[in-house]
Amino acid sequence: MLDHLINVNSEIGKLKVVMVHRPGKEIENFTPEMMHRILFDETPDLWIAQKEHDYFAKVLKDHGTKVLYIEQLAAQSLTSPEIKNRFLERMLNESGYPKGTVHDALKAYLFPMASQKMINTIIAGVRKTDVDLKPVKHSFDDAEHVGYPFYMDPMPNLYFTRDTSACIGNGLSINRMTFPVRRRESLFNDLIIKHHPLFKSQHIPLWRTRNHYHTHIEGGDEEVLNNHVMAIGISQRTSIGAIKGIALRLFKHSHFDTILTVLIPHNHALMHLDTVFTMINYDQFTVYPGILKNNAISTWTITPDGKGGLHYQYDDNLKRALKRVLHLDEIDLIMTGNGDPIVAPREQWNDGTNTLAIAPGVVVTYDRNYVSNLILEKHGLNVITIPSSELSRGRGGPRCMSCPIYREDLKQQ
Ligand SMILES: NC(=O)NCCC[C@H](N)C(=O)O
Repeated sequence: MLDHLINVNSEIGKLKVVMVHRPGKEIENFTPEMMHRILFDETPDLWIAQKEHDYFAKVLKDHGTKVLYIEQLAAQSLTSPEIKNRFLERMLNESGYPKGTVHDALKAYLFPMASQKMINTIIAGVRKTDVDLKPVKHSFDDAEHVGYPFYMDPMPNLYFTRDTSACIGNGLSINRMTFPVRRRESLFNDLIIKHHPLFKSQHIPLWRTRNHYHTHIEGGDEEVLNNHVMAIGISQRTSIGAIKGIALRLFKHSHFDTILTVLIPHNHALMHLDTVFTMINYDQFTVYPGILKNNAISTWTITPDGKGGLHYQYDDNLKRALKRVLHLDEIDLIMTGNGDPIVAPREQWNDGTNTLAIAPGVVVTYDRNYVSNLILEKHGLNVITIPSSELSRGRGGPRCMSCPIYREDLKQQ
């Protein structure tokens, strides 16, 4: 049915195929002490989170979107014992066990499992008590980790499928994540793109791979505004070096010729551009007012300099910069929480700015952000709400929980 498997030339074109992850045991397989490191602020109720996520998936399906699950795609990609072996070796290596007795015990535990069980077990995390390995008393090698319950940490952030990769045009950026706790997640994206029967024969251009050790970018900062313009956040998770790298590749090998970069505060609550700014219609955006100081924010528009390098244009007015790059006379910036100094930060904290457009002017949002939702409706948006008491505890909203793979191209670009 589709000319390309991957086709994302906007943030708002009708969403036809999306990749998500249904939260599993990993979101309850941690202690409060681990929370800060694993980028959670609370311990969610798994059963309710799953019900909420199923509702989210149903909303998408009811609106004509094919919903793919990353955990299933990953298992389906293990099409031979060699591929399974290679994948497991990489996973063990990046979990801290390139070789040795723990490596061997984990391999003996995981490899014989059926593919789906192995993937689910890796995502959920492997506790020391799961594995048949007697600890060596007073072992020097283990001294550092005595008392720590896991051999392999859980991956509770995997349901934010937005971040580990980003589909841009007909290609993909596979991301090296900033914090160690999320780094192994993109091994699944790498596996799927190389070995899943649907993807492997497609010659999908990779705008960026995960083999970058000094620069990083995450999908929450990568927004495709139209078929030649992107917005990228300069954030806690996305560095200048990564933006330059992806800009050079896109300008050389794709139809993208403009990147509007936006400098946002580097902190946990505003970790990605899409926690403070999303596109929801041809000329409408959500914005968290806390990022604007006297209405100003630093932006640089990057374009090719005509000599194989990059040209930067600074502007401290977001609206003006958007109008210029999108060739629009007017832009409607809709303030989270209607700009109220108490409501806006509260609703932003629960991802009131993080909307997922499933068609121009049609957005999925969390129901708890009722002030922001009402203001979106007043601005003419069709707002579809989903329950969010537990999903929101991981600090991500509907955009974060979705990796669009195919959007219908817009008639007007
Ligand atoms: N795009 C997004 O903003 N994703 C949300 C990621 C939340 C997750 N707990 C993290 O800190 O990475």
